[in-house]
Amino acid sequence: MGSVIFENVTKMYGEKVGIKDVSLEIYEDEFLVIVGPSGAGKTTTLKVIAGLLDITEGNLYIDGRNVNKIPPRDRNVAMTFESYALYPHYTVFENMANPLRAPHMNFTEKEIEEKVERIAGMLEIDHLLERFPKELSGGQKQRVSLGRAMVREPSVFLLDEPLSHVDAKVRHRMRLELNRLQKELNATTVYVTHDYVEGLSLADRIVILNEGEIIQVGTPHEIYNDPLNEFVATHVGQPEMNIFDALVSLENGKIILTNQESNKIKFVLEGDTAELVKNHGKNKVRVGIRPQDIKITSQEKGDFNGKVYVYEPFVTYGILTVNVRGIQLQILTEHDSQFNIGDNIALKVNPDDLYLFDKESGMNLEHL
Ligand SMILES: Nc1ncnc2c1ncn2[C@@H]1O[C@H](COP(=O)(O)OP(=O)(O)OP(=O)(O)O)[C@@H](O)[C@H]1O
Repeated sequence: MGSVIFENVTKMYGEKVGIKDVSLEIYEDEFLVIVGPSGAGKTTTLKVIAGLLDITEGNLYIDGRNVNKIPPRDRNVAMTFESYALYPHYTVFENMANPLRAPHMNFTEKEIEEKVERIAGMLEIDHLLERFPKELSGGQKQRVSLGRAMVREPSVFLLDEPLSHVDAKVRHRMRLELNRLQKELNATTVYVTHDYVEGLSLADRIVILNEGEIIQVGTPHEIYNDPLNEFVATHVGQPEMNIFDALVSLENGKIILTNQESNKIKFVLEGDTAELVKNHGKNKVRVGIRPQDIKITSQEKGDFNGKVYVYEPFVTYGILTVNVRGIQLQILTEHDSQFNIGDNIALKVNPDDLYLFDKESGMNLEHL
């Protein structure tokens, strides 16, 4: 249970677009993650499914039934909010038990107790059941809010930034739990986050949303390896993909890309990549390189040189920023690397690892 279909759904707030002409099928039992910048329409999408907002145009189906006019309580959908929405005068136990006490639920007191305790145990809030919301930290409140949605065992589970107030350690743990729980409860889950890493680790599929419109839908693998355009490419990946302008030319019958500002960065293209640029037929493209695809090498083997601008060592990896004349590139390094500001280093990139975008539209050349 729990398929959701958006058919050309638009939600306007007066003149302002919430979401625009969204068509999307969310499959039964799927873990779908919606990623996008602030104001993209993520919360609006969830509220539309929950029935908390009427849609302006289009149709919405849950389990094959048109729910345009069905009130929230009859949709078997549960939603948690970033702002928790807990009852301040109820204990944690009562907050979690509350949805199970709705008249149509018919649970005995013992069943309610068992359900609340089981979920509270999973979320590690079982020691807080007698406390009131004001006696909880932000992260604890968030877990209570999550628990309250879980106890109902809805067929669609809507989570709006559910881990935003939880510290890094608990966050990882809860991510694992959520993943396992979702499989256990067999509930379709729609999960909203700013944090694409969270998205990649949880999602069966990811939806990239911007300005109310769906930009791309795909598995984490598809979104990462085959981004539709520059927007998706730069929003998925940590550190962000390096992107710069390049000129296309022919040299001894080979297609060459050179960076505009400095002709230092130069790639000789072969095979499919060369074919792609040739068919595109323009003399300028945007070149994208993932930070892990730039290799530091010896002077003899390097394609071009860069000057160390700054090096950020993290415990398990490092991020090196280098200047290559006019442009700055970020490079992912081993955790035990050492660099000094101003060092001159040789860099190498396999041209097959390049992402190529149309300069005007930002579209990935593979999708033109
Ligand atoms: N009640 C409202 N009245 C008017 N405009 C609204 C209302 N709620 C949302 N909007 C607008 O609709 C658009 C989408 O908002 P939404 O809250 O869905 O975005 P979001 O992706 O969830 O953002 P965030 O990550 O900041 O929560 C934004 O431009 C927002 O300003």
